[in-house]
Amino acid sequence: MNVERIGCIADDYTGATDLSSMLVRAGLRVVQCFGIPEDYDAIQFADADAIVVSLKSRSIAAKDAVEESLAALRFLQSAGVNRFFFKYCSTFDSTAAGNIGPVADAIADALDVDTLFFCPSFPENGRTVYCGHLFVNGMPLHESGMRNHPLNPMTDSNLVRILKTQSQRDVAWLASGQAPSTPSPTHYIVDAINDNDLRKAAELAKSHVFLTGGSAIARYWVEAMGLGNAGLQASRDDTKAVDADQTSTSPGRLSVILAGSCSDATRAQVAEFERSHPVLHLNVDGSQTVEQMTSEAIQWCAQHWSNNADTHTRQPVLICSSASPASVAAARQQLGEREAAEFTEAVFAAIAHELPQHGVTRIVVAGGETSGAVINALNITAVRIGNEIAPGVPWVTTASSHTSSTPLSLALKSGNFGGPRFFFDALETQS
Ligand SMILES: Nc1ncnc2c1ncn2[C@@H]1O[C@H](COP(=O)(O)OP(=O)(O)OP(=O)(O)O)[C@@H](O)[C@H]1O
Ligand SMILES: O=C(O)[C@@H](O)C(=O)CO
Repeated sequence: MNVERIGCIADDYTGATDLSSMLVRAGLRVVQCFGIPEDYDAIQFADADAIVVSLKSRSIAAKDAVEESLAALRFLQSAGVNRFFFKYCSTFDSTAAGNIGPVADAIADALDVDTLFFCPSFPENGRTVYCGHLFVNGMPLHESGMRNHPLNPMTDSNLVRILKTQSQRDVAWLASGQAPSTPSPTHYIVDAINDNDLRKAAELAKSHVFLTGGSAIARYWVEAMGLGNAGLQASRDDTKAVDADQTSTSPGRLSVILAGSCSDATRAQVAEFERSHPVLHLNVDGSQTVEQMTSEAIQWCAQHWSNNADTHTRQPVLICSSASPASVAAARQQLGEREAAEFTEAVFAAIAHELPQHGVTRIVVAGGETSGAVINALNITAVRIGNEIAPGVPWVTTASSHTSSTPLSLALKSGNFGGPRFFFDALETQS
């Protein structure tokens, strides 16, 4: 097959930047869009080897997730894509009704694909799959912090069992390096406990038109097709231009961190940052409206910056709603499950909307849903991928926005990614 372009559909925004950074690592030029691009001409797709469409479809109704994903597929087909990747979380985040199974079924049907691999494993970030069971840093998924997730708690580690409840197709387990043998159409949960297993899975899938998984397999799939560094660099002499395209420099810009993730990793990162920097904790307890909470947060930022007229040397601050499982449970009980999340996302959206007017040009966001709310509030429609801060978390810079022509840099961090000093690492990395 003549491979011209890889097209990816990601079910959340941080997952999409994670995927984009892995494709950049493989040597591809990547354009990442938020939502399905309406104005094709405004976004510089022409030189892209891969287009990543970021959806916010992980926790919505399965029917809507399928509809949006199929619309993204049609867009990618119209953009000349002939290999497709569906990116979901390396912890297989799902609601009771999906959405991994229904979306994968629908795309496989549309592309007339029988054999489909599911490969969430991301060993570099501690997520491995063995005998069809998912482990997070060696701990079964259902015993990890994911059991307390505010939107999609993961209470089963057996991915074959989970996918069977979501999909219309047969689901089987594939040991590392084993070729599929069951009659099609079948979905295979593919074991991978290290990067070598991922390479073997990618080799088996290199002729597949459609693959699903976390970001790590995507990189090896691209390489197995001969499109990675080895293939592309051999056939191009413009790789230096690719690198220059993908990064821009930006020391000393005013930065704000917004953390809506309640994951163990993010809470530890907030605690570490709070040892030396100002942190505002938002209380999701129904005592304030979105407008009141937003206005107080912006005033709090302004107070911290009021003594310093030079935006370049103003201190970065952090605003978070990150809370313990008990506090999150109390908020959900008090406001309603969806309502608590929607309220918190609305506050982060409103705060983010205000920040550029205060000279902020770098925003670090922790949490996929939170990132979705922030990107949408800023009307950002496409980004270019910059330097990687931690595995799966790059800086990205606006390539297209409905409202602003001033480039804004963002780091969209998946809840559980990054070490305890991630926020410092982000601030110290050129965006
Ligand atoms: N204190 C809180 N009480 C209730 N809900 C909260 C609270 N803080 C955040 N939330 C909500 O919890 C959800 C957290 O999801 P989000 O995707 O942002 O983080 P995450 O799941 O840890 O990250 P990722 O999806 O990247 O793994 C959001 O909808 C957010 O609004
Ligand atoms: O795969 C992952 O873990 C992340 O990219 C993600 O999707 C978290 O939301």
